[in-house]
Amino acid sequence: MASQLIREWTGIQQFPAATQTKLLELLGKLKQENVSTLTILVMGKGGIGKSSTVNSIIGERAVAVSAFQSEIPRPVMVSRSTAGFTLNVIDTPGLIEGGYVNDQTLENIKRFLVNKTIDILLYVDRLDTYRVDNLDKQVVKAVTESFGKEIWKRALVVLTHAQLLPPDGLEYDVFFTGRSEALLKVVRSGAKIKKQDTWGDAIPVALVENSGRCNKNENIEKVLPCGTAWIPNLVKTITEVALNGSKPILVNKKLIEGPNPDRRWKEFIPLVFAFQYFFIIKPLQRAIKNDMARETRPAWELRDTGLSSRKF
Ligand SMILES: Nc1nc2c(ncn2[C@@H]2O[C@H](COP(=O)(O)OP(=O)(O)OP(=O)(O)O)[C@@H](O)[C@H]2O)c(=O)[nH]1
Repeated sequence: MASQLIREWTGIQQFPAATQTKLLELLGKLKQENVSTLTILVMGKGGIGKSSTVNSIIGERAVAVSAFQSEIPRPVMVSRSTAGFTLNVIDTPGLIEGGYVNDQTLENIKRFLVNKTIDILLYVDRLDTYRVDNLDKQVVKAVTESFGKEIWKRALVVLTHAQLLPPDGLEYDVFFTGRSEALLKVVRSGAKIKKQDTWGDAIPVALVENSGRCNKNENIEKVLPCGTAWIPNLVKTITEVALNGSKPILVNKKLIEGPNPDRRWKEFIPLVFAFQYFFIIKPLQRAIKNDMARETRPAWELRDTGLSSRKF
């Protein structure tokens, strides 16, 4: 991380005064708890607003945003520093290509993260999508297999395009609850979070509206349809996750390479042989022997061996 260029976080001054005050308060809270660096990993499918969210958090156009799939499938880290606090945000390319998780993209992300510590995972999707499907599960599985189930203790689900009019006259809150519950269910099942892992029920969901047409309040802060200023709210949720007592994820070679597939199950080979010998070969030999002992031999065989008492 030392090799990364850490620039002064000037973008923070672009926020309305009310937002700046809240953000500096939250950063102060983190510093009070001895957290002076936060590394946020942003992941999800393609074209759902990951890069736009990175730019919204930083307060400047730090990474390229495109309506089309980004052409260079490589992660980018943006580092900004203010008042003794460093924020690193890692934007990653969309994981899905042609209906599948792109293994090469995932590999690039993993390599990029070696020796870095992930404090927060922003798992991004859109609010204005009405279904979850197998692809969502595949993405969650890929993230889990790469960084371990524990990463979800440091995660929040971020839903972009939050300034929507729900379909079928549904109330906003009802729609939001339905969409987040559906996604969280996929996260819990894709990450194999068990029912008894109660932390799985506490993964927070934060709403984001990156569009320039986002409504504003009297303090010129961008607000959600419910009136909440979403940038301070997102950073507040990030702060809560950062301070929830779980461990940040250190990405080392062992974590991303996992157990060597060539060595997997090798220690069980002698056991398999022993099992075969004692429970298959031995009983078979015994059965054959018994069978031979019980066999009534034909008369000609007894005659040839001279065992017959019959006279011909
Ligand atoms: N209305 C609206 N548009 C958004 C929002 N977030 C992103 N967009 C638009 O969605 C498109 C894709 O946004 P990106 O931020 O590039 O999405 P991405 O997930 O980083 O895309 P990839 O890099 O291809 O994976 C762009 O045209 C953005 O302007 C949002 O919250 N609301």
